[in-house]
Amino acid sequence: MAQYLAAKAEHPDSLVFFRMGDFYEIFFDDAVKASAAIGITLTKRGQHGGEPIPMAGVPWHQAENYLSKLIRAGFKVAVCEQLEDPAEAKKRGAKSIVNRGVVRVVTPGTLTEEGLLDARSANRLAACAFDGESAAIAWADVSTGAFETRAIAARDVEEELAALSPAELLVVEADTPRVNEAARISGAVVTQRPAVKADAKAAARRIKSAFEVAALDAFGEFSDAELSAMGLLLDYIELTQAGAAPRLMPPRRNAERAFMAIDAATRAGLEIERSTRGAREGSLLACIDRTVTSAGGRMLAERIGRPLTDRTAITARLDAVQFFLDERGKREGVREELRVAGDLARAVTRLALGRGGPRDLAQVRDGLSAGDRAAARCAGTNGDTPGEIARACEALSVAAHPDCASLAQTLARALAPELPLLTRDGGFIAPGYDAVLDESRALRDDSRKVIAALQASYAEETGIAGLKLKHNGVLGYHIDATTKQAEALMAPPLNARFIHRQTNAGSIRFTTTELAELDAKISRAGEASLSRELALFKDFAARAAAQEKDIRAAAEALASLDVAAGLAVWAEEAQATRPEIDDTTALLAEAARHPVAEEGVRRDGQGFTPNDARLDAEGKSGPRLMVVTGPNMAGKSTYLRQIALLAVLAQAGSYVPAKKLRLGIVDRVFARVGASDDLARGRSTFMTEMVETAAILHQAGPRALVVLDEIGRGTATFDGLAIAWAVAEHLHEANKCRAVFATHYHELTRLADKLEAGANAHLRAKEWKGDLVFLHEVAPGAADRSYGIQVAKLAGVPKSAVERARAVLQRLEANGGATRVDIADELPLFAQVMEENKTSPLEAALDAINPDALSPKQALDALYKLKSLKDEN
Ligand SMILES: Nc1ncnc2c1ncn2[C@@H]1O[C@H](COP(=O)(O)OP(=O)(O)OP(=O)(O)O)[C@@H](O)[C@H]1O
Repeated sequence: MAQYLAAKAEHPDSLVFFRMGDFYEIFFDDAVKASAAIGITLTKRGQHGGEPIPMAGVPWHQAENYLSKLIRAGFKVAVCEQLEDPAEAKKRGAKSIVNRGVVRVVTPGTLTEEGLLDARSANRLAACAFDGESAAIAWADVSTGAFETRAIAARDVEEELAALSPAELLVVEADTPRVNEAARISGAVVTQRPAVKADAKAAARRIKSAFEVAALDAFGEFSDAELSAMGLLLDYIELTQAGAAPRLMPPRRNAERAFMAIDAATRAGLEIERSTRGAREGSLLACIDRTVTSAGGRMLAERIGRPLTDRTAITARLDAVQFFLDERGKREGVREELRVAGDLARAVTRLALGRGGPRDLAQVRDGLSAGDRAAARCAGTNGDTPGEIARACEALSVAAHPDCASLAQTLARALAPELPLLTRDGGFIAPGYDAVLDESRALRDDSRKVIAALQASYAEETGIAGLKLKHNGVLGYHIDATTKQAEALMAPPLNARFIHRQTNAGSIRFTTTELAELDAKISRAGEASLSRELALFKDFAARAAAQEKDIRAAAEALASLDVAAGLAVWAEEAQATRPEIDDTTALLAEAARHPVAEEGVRRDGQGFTPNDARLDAEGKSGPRLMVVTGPNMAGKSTYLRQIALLAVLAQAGSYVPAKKLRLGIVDRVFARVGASDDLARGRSTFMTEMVETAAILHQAGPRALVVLDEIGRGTATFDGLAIAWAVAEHLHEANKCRAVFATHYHELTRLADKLEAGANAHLRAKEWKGDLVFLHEVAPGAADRSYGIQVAKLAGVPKSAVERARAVLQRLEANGGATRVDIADELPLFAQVMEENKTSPLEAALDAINPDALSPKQALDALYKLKSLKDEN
């Protein structure tokens, strides 16, 4: 208990998993919490301070499963291991206790195990530090070694965290209120750290020692906030990994303006990485993802989530996609190799941390060799190979990395075809690789043959034909006799040779001197081969760790080939085209589509109508502000989202679903599409909308792209119209950015006509036989009317209410909407409308008849019924 309490005192915020033999035991409050959270049985054991100690336990070999549940339930777990063999402890005295210590704290942001991670998402640990109005965010993915930092303005922290969606966020106690909201939105667990851990000077020393450099200049010039954030991060990783910290890649420093800014509401509204329902399915990412490796999936998510703003970098990505579109054979070849490549980056991390298993070695072998073959498949192009492909091939070609090559070759010879999950099970080294191992295995196997022969000879000797030799963990090899057979063995003369060991219900076990000796020999040989295998494993893991840098570079190269090839596959399927990126402020799209909505519409067996869009902040090649009107359900929201998604896709380095797109770089995209109550924050829909509108009007510069759907709808009509009017004017006159504004206020169409760079567009619909037909087609000019009532009718609003609405509308229109109070008096009573519109039984019966579906007999019956109803009237 003293040992346990010491471990708990060191890690008061974590549940302590206390290793005792084959179990991890959890005590006191921890046990109560864990049992409530994941349903493990709560028991009691011994006493502490006169009270029974609550306890729960999990078998160690199933620990990963329980860990994953606890982490998901928001806990951190400190794993306290036995640090020596119990036999070692005994040497210090019969009563001495095995040494134990916390070897690791498992937290949401520091996971490395395959079973705890989502293969297709990054698992980021972020740290945030503030320095007045400036801030910095550093993040690492411990599972892959990625490490980045970025200096930003304090007010952009929420946006940056939304882009990163870290699993865990570190912050000093005093700054917690500044990030709580952002953490809630991005779903990160906040971990408070003491302020000393964020000291910039100490942080600089820590970074230098972690990367073994004398000065930080090589990595860039860091602000104090950046140093603090990186310091918090490195310190925490060291703490949680109990000294066995993984080697991260040197910090990659991202310039403030490297990425297109996309705030959390825009991400949600555009459904970039997750659909409104919160799942990956139904998002833009899921729609275009054709990657075949987990690392490729992670890189694509990263690119789509953080589109670039640098034209050269975007062009480089597009060149790579184009390469795989032009070179279809190479693309399919590369993808074939990638399919067997495994997850190199995560495997090498586990190996370097001493948490790897035989299958991680296999992933290194497969990744390196698949990479080499993939690089070979790219070779021999007629034209120039794009830079991104060439660099990837260089990182993958084993000829350029002899140490990796020899590691891969060695592993190819050394590993057995079928691999166990854990090293301790042995049997992962192939026969013929190591002479020493082969020898002890032969000894073990030969002895097993002798045992098989013994069974036959004992059967003959005793005259008991069915006598069996068996093996178990406690007795080793033994003779397993039935009660009847045992009688013979225990009677003279056989009892002189057969020694009784154990009696169970239905079976009695014996041994002989000869058998015991053989058993000991086999078990010695087994131990010898296992320890030889473990030594070989350690050696391989060390070799992999020594090549960590090259292996990580290869992993990244594999992922980038996968992303480029995957995007090419999608571009072909979706008939996407290469966007032209330039330095103008235009967005000129021809026949563009919304990739996700199109999929949905197609599934329903319909066609998706492509639409053009022309915008230009300078008002030269298109309007700066476009006001879009049209009936509900006509496709306004889809059109707005589609325009924003074109920019996201293009700047992420992907082709776009359009016949043509010319895009001047967008530095920020704002989308307010689809209502979102923010009840958790205690704000009403309208308040949320206004807060967000305020942010847009403050932040949108000339390179921004703003799409707003029905701003101002959540309040009184005239207030709403007034706000919408003012916002539209502000965007046009003050922000001067590309903007699309969908509205039901027809008054705004007049504003658009008046503004110097404003224009109207509408979604076409037409009435056909009294019903409304949506054409989903965008045409210039304002919609002639709103058709709200027709849509209500389509939606099945009762006929009486629809008729009433028509009447109210007529009066309103006649009065110019000004004397709304009076019309309440002028209109006939609703009861009267109900009466007028009541359907007679005869009409109802008529409505129910579908002539095409009637047999002659049914038709005749129907006629009689109608006649009788008429007579009743
Ligand atoms: N270009 C298109 N081609 C085919 N179907 C489309 C197109 N655009 C939208 N749709 C379909 O029309 C439906 C309505 O679209 P959307 O939600 O964009 O309408 P809306 O005008 O914004 O409606 P509201 O004003 O009620 O919000 C959706 O189900 C969508 O799939």
